[in-house]
Amino acid sequence: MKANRPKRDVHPDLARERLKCNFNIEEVTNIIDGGKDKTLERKKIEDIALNNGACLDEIPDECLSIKERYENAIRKSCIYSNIVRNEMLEITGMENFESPVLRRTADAFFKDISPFMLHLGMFVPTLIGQSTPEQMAEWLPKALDMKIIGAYAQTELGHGTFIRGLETTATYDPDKEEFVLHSPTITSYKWWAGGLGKTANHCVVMAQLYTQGECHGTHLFIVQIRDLDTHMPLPGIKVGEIGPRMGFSSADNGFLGFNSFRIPRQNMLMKHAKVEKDGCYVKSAKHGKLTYGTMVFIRVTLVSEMSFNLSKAATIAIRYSAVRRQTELRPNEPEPQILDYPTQQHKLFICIATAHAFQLTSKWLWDTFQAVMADVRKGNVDALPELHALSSCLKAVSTSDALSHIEQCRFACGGHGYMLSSNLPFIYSFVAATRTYEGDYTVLLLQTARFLVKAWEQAESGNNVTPTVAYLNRTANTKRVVWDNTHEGIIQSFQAIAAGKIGQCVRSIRDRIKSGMDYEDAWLMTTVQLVAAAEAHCRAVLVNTYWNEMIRLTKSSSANVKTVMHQLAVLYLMYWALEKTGDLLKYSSVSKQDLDDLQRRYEELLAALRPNAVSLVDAFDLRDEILHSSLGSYDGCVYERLMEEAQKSPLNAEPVNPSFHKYIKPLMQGKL
Ligand SMILES: CCCCC/C=C/C(=O)SCCNC(=O)CCNC(=O)[C@H](O)C(C)(C)COP(=O)(O)OP(=O)(O)OC[C@H]1O[C@@H](n2cnc3c(N)ncnc32)[C@H](O)[C@@H]1OP(=O)(O)O
Ligand SMILES: Cc1cc2nc3c(=O)[nH]c(=O)nc-3n(C[C@H](O)[C@H](O)[C@H](O)COP(=O)(O)OP(=O)(O)OC[C@H]3O[C@@H](n4cnc5c(N)ncnc54)[C@H](O)[C@@H]3O)c2cc1C
Repeated sequence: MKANRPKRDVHPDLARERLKCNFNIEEVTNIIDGGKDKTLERKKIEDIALNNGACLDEIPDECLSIKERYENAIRKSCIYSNIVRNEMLEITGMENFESPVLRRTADAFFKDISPFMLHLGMFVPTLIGQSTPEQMAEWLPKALDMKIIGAYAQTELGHGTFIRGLETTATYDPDKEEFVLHSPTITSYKWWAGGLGKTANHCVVMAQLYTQGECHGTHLFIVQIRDLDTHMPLPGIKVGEIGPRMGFSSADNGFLGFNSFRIPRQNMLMKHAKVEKDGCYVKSAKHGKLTYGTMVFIRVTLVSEMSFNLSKAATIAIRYSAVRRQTELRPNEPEPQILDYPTQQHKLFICIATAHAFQLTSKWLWDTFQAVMADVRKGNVDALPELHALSSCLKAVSTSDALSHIEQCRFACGGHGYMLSSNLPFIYSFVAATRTYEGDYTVLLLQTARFLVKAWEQAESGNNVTPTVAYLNRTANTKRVVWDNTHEGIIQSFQAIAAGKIGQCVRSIRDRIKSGMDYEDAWLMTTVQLVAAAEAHCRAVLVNTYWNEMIRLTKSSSANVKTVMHQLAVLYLMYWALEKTGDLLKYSSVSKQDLDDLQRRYEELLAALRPNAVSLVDAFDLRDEILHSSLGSYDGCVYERLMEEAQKSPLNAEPVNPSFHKYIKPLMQGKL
């Protein structure tokens, strides 16, 4: 269904805002996209998606029943997959099936989540990362061609974080050369996998491998769960949807149980370890955690996903703030645009800067990931611990920061931000899930902390450490860094804070051990500090990477683009310095006067960015079809769109609801 929307003139306030712009918007868009050619490619792909049936639903998704919503999502997923398969992959290249551009176009089809998201998002990457060449040849073409549809079933009712505690078993039977999958307890039921409930006919299952009477820990298996023709669950499979949740409403997250269900031996994904026909277990992996590879991959991609979501929320809130007027400043003066309030600028400009910070950092992280994976393919796993530490903390902090900034965007839109038609609640509930899935915030920061404590000990004893913690070699034995209010000074202060906190953790652990605790208890008692230290390390990485990448990418930019990109990066540094004044006072020589100066400069920077605010979000180049927002459309016709969306409420389909005659009238008449 294609809804015809009237074309409207741009709201005069937004038109005026665009006239104030003093930089070349397209240049900034190119930087965000990763180059002019990438922008052209993105636009081409978006045109294909939007011209081929991406549509606004006549009835908003949220007004449908759970069943209708799922069915509508499947309908659109099939149209979308067909376009991806037949047209988009020709442009990106088959190997780039996970391109963020494809992810971006999906938003034109789905306000919520496609039930196919986990197929391309996790099932296919797991096949690529965990299969032998023979297995890849068998499964991958079918998966890419949608001949089979998969999910990633790792988490169970009883365990998500602690993977080694998973209970599903895969026991090898050498007589039949098969694995027997079994769910021994209710807590061993797979739970949460996206697309598993009703859509997938296959899934990757993580299970404890038993062969020759011995358990070899968790391994991955590819399992057909439904008949390809009738779609009925196969005998021995119990599968269903887990029920309504905060977001992901059309993603049919599922449960799955096995009753002695048999799969061929070849269905164990055997890139890193295998079971021979006779049941002999052979491990080829040089690192014990290579089976966790899909999770590392997704954590890496989530940083750019957070940039995308934040850019959507910022676009909505800033365009709305330019047309919304509220409260006379002085009697008989026109009410100002709410974007003129410095408090509003404080809530919103950091969202633009953070979207840039995450986007630029995500490209750097992606390159790091590719380089480490190339080494791993050659048998060198030395850089894996650093990649794990880096991807863990960046996933944790980017999802957490994006979530709180998106909430600020909603606050910035007052009551209208609470409307589903603003799209802010959808963006928020989607990002809320990212803080938990692929590794909970606290748990991942504690993984980074393990790495940091080891790095600290190395630096303390004078050994060189790996690049992302190289600052420890400079700062591990320094007490307080000298405050300097330049960008270099602020970056060094963040490194000093991180080093100071890691050092404090090490001392706390040692003190606790000295007082009689064993290492595990000393670590446990220190975990509140360890999480804070890992967060501080991540902030040091973020400010440093954002700054360096911004300088590198604007080398050949025009003067005004350089200025505005520079202003955003400085804003990011100052915002976080002011958020962390307690830490600065503890770990640098900053004075009260320095902090007052920093606050004043921050406020001046908000004012300097104000004229370019709307154009900076225009530079994200998010088409209305992707934004899905009554508050954020390019024309700024907010009130007309809110009213238009309200008319679509099923409650407005009839002037009097039958419940009036059934309940209210009898109540009014005392007849109930
Ligand atoms: C399109 C996207 C949609 C996504 C929808 C959502 C999908 C999902 O959520 S799928 C399920 C994702 N689940 C998780 O992310 C679970 C989180 N838990 C874990 O990742 C792990 O269990 C753990 C890291 C928290 C702990 O694992 P465990 O096996 O217990 O390991 P240890 O704590 O004993 O650590 C041993 C050693 O290994 C290092 N390590 C752990 N993971 C990795 C890794 N991926 N790569 C490299 N190294 C890893 C760990 O740091 C330890 O090192 P040492 O300190 O040197 O001993
Ligand atoms: C929308 C959504 C989609 C998902 N999709 C999938 C999917 O497709 N496939 C799949 O397999 N899984 C999926 N998951 C599951 C997800 O990966 C897990 O929920 C996540 O890893 C967290 O694990 P948990 O639920 O066991 O939380 P828990 O580990 O039980 O966490 C509960 C609390 O305990 C704390 N905690 C736990 N362990 C520790 C520790 N060692 N130290 C300190 N604190 C700790 C946590 O910080 C948290 O505050 C999805 C989840 C959601 C919400």
